[in-house]
Amino acid sequence: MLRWITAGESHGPALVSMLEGMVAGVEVTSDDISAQLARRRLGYGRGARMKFEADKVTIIGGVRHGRTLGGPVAIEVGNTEWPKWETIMSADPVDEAELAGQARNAPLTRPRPGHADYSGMLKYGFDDARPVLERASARETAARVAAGTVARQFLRQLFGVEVLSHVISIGASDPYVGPGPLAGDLEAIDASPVRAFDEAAESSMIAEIEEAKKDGDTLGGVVEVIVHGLPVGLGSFVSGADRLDSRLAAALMGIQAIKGVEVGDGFETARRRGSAAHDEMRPGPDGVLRSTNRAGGLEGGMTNGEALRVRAAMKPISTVPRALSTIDMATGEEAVAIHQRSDVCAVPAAGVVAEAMVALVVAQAALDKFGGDSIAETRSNFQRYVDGIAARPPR
Ligand SMILES: Cc1cc2nc3c(=O)[nH]c(=O)nc-3n(C[C@H](O)[C@H](O)[C@H](O)COP(=O)(O)O)c2cc1C
Ligand SMILES: C=C(O[C@@H]1CC(C(=O)O)=C[C@@H](OP(=O)(O)O)[C@H]1O)C(=O)O
Repeated sequence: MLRWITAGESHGPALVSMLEGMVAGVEVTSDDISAQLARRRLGYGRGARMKFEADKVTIIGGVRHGRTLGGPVAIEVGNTEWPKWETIMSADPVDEAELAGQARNAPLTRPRPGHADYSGMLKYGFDDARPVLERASARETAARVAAGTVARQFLRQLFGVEVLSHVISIGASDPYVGPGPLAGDLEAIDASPVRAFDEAAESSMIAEIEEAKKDGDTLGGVVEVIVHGLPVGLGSFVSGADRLDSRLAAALMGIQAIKGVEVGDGFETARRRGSAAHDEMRPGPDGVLRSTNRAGGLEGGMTNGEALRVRAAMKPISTVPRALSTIDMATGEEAVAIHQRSDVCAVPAAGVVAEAMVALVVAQAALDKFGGDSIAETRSNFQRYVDGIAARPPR
């Protein structure tokens, strides 16, 4: 089974991701990974760190001459901030006197409501939020995007599909309504400072960010991930853990700050009658035709041949410049929460991270279904399945 794991801290020397179970022969290069990482850094409303830090990619194992070898793929994403943190984040013991001289190392004892600080300090027995926030930080999503690039290359080369996303809304902006983007629209979406598909939605989002920034506040929002062209039958109804919708929900909820996931029309579907909630079918020249896709391409935990469409809701950034009330964990007194620097809004970046998670989960489901040790073998298994389906009605 395709599995992934990441390691590393926000201000450590590097993040590392490991992807195990990927077939041999998938074309992927450091430049492909860097290009995806660059997309994750885009977005109006991100903090200062995005401007001066670069993502330095090194493929450590599992790839040779631009193709996967079938073994675990290990990717390092260097933190170029590291020189400033070398002592504070040193893995090996450091001289206490040297540490005491570092202003940055002052213990963080005022947990930010909404971040991992408070529960993490109690759970892991720290007097300082530093060791918690270092790993809780969404810097880690760079490693996910790196692993996700291999999955997305695999899906491109197996099915010819593109995993794309766009931002539906930021804060209380007017949400995008209309037909979802196609694969060819991804470049235009990336060119939008908020990764919006529509100019009206874009200006409403930018206005929201401007207002929040002025007020010393932060924002969340909603992103949508779409994959056109997937075959019928990825995932399964046979058990909860095999359902593709449950795997997608878990993967998306696993992204920092994601608090809700919708499949297709999601919560809106719950308000409709059955006659207006489902996607009726009729025979067409190339198989089944449907005029709606309210289900988001998933029925019974399986892809149904329509576009896969999932949404994720991100809560506002919890490092709020305008002071939030908290408790000083060193004294038990009332205090204001830690704030040094932060993103005002990271929803556009969260969309790119959501694409990576969807790519990983869909690649996992594709490998569960079609197996193989090389992409050529997976492709021929897939082709046999497609031929079998094509022989069935409606024809
Ligand atoms: C791409 C991205 C960037 C983020 N940037 C920040 C940030 O600059 N400051 C912050 O406090 N939280 C940021 N977050 C959110 C925190 O990582 C998140 O709120 C924290 O882990 C607690 O969220 P949880 O309750 O979902 O775990 C970001 C999240 C994402 C996905
Ligand atoms: C570094 C990234 O995101 C970081 C995510 C993050 C958080 O708390 O999640 C807090 C900020 O880090 P810092 O507190 O060091 O400024 C963001 O910049 C990144 O996405 O590459």
